[in-house]
Amino acid sequence: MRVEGLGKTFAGGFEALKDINLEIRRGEIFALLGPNGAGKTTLISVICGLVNPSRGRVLVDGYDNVRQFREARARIGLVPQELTNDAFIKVWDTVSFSRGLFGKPRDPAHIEKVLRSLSLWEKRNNRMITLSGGMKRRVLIAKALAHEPEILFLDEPTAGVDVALRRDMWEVVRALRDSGVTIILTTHYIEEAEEMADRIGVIRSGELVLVEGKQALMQQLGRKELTLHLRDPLASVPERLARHRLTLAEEGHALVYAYDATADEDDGTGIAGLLADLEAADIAVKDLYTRQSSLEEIFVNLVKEAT
Ligand SMILES: Nc1ncnc2c1ncn2[C@@H]1O[C@H](COP(=O)(O)OP(=O)(O)OP(=O)(O)O)[C@@H](O)[C@H]1O
Repeated sequence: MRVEGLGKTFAGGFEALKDINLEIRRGEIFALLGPNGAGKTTLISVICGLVNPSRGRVLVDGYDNVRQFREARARIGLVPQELTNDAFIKVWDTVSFSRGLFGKPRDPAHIEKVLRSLSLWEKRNNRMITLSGGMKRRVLIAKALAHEPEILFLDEPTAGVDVALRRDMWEVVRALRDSGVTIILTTHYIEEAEEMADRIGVIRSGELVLVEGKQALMQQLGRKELTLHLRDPLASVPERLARHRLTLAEEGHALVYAYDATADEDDGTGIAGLLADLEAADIAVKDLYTRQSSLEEIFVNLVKEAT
């Protein structure tokens, strides 16, 4: 799917999307992150054909989503942010009806497969009102999958969902990806993006400020830090250790070493070199631990930088 030069100015002049360019690869999980009001839902709505773009275009599998909207929409499933279900309709009927909306012929075998994959089969004859919140959310996913889309949008799929159910949802989404569906999700939970996504896009005030592979992002921006707790406190960093980027912490009781886990250590400034130099300097280490920046820290820094 390609988004080219997409812009949206709402009536009243508010510019919610500014020149968005994005390519989503077949079969990936792409997470769109951004603070409240950044434009995530607007972007999804434009791609899905619910909001008209002011500028630019969207190609879904090569089909323009305005000029060839039937072809484009048939390839897309959308799980909206809000629970939108008719309380008295049965699960089976609501999911089957969705398929009909896309002009697809009845296919009970497909509906059964979808309901089973979401653990809703036992509930197929239940009215929506009798389901728990988590089950209702899964019905929304089933509805979005009823017409066999190739691309599934999940707008904050786990908002307000408890931890156990969130993990279940992640399993469901991964299984969908493994079955060949391309997934685009928006989330406020960095943990969710860190856990699920192959690539991450960060949107802020209508601009896509970054698109990057998750691993690459964490490697580029994720610094590692090694903290060494010393047996005897130091007054300053000894001369022999000057070539390592060390800072003294905890009133001389700890040395903190910031490093890039992926960097070349051939010049002896890596961890192995540091430990050898510590021994040579006769500095006894009581304990040590490492920590790596999480995606959350990276994200917070990014949003700050862009301010
Ligand atoms: N129909 C509309 N008319 C005018 N402004 C709108 C309309 N819909 C959305 N906006 C504005 O566009 C901006 C982006 O909204 P959007 O819902 O896309 O944000 P979001 O990133 O999805 O936020 P959240 O994380 O809170 O769901 C907001 O400032 C919002 O007020």
